[in-house]
Amino acid sequence: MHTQNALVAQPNEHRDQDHSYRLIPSKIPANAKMPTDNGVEVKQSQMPGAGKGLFARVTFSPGEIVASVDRPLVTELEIDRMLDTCAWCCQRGATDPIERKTAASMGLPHGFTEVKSCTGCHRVAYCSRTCQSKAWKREHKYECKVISVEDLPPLPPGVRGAIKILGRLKADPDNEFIHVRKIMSLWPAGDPNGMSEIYRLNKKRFDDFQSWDKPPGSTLESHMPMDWTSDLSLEKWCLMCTMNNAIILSSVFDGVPLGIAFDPLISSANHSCDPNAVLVFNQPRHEIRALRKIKAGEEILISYIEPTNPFNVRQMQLEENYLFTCQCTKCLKGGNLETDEFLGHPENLDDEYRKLADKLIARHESKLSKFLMSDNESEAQKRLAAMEAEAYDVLENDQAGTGETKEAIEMCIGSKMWSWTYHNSVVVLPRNIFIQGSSTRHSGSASNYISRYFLHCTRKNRVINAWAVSTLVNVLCGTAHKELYQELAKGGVQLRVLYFGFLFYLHDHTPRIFRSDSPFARVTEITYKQIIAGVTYSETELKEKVQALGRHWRP
Ligand SMILES: C[S@@+](CC[C@H](N)C(=O)[O-])C[C@H]1O[C@@H](n2cnc3c(N)ncnc32)[C@H](O)[C@@H]1O
Repeated sequence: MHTQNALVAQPNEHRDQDHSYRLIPSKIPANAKMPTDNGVEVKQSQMPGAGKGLFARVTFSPGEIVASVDRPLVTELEIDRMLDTCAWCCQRGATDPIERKTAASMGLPHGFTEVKSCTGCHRVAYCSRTCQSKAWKREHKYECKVISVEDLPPLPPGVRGAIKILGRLKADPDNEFIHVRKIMSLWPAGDPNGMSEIYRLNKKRFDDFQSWDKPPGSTLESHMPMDWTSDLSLEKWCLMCTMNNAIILSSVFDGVPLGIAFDPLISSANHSCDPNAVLVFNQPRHEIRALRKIKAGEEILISYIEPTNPFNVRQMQLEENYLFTCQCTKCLKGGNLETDEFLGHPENLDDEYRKLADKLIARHESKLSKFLMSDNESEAQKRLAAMEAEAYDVLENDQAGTGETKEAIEMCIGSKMWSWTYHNSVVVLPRNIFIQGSSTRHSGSASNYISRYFLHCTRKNRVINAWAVSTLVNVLCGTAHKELYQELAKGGVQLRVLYFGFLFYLHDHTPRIFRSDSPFARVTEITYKQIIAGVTYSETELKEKVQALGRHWRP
């Protein structure tokens, strides 16, 4: 047992110690053999303190596949997803009848998918026999008994991932052991002191680590596929990798968080808030695609988060979810007005919003520092930080009602501190209103929002966002939203034409980012064909209408 405690040091024990521990970055040994793919290699990153990174060995054009894996070393579902999502292909089957019906009416897979739980452990589920059998052969046989133990609470995805890797390595059917050992030299296991750092940055992650360390008498230990004491460093390494280096996965159709993936090659790609590549999740294939031209020798940088969020929100999300302070070129410039285009000048707040902001400073006192660039910010800057804290509070609150959401939008836009064109809180908040049922009071803002969003999507190569908004626009074209539809038409936004704009955009651009046989590309293509077959206008006529609508918005 004592060896386990070395891994899960109590937070207070290390508070005053020097945290020389870095969660990831390490110097690459000169003779190390890197995971390679034809066009990329793993090398030391030029980003300060970022450790190793993925580099192009050849030049890539926009849209080209830079690196891919058919399946990451581990893919693990969130605890909440274990019984409604296939553990192999990660396709969710909606369980809420209304969501199911709506999704089915849009041809989305979560409206049709049925998953059945494994009869051995009843802890994971599959959407088909094919998925189940592939999963069993590759990995589930190593974890089924371990996780089925009665009274054992569901284990966090990182811990389940580590159990699977260890099981596979012990049996080693694919001669993975030597390969993984080599990779291990590149992925430091971390120092136990680092647990206090994890505790500081993400309490939940710390608790998740603890679930590996079951109290004496727990049956978990006896079912572990590998002896704790004989190979502690391997266990530590597996756990650190799956907990701290995994990529967070969410559904491409609706953004629902699904789980995590860890893979030595894909997980070597560092983050940038100004990425040159994107990680595409094609259930379960993972591909890194170039977003712009990448020259041979350039570092391949993907974004782990939404890169158009404001500086401090990006920093906060990266610290909390990925436990590092971003050193990318965009963040190194800081959160000034140039890079945070959506902020107006803090001194220009008018009286009404200054009063409101002063109240919000008191309400968000404990969170304010997260939204400030430094400790000695001016009062004016504090007001903006408080307003930002309020907007993100409403955005992240599942219980927030329409009234609250509208007030937050009014504050953002009315104060002239945010613009409609960025994918930050302001853009997402109105979407929530539409989803909540909508009203016509904000139709002016709504038309502004949808049309600008369309331009934003089409200019910024945002296929997934375009898909999300197109499904929303489709819903708004239905009879339940007649009033809003008519109101928008008065303001010059014909939603149905706009919907065609999205469809054409998706039809043209999806194959550049997704493989044509991927679930996402299949759904967008089927939707396109069905809709086009059902209209009396020719494609050329429809495209002219879309263009005319577009001309109306252009500045
Ligand atoms: C998925 S791993 C990427 C590979 C990693 N650089 C390594 O050496 O193993 C993510 C980790 O890389 C580092 N990292 C990635 N992007 C970074 C950035 N923009 N700034 C600072 N550190 C970064 C952080 O330590 C982060 O936890």
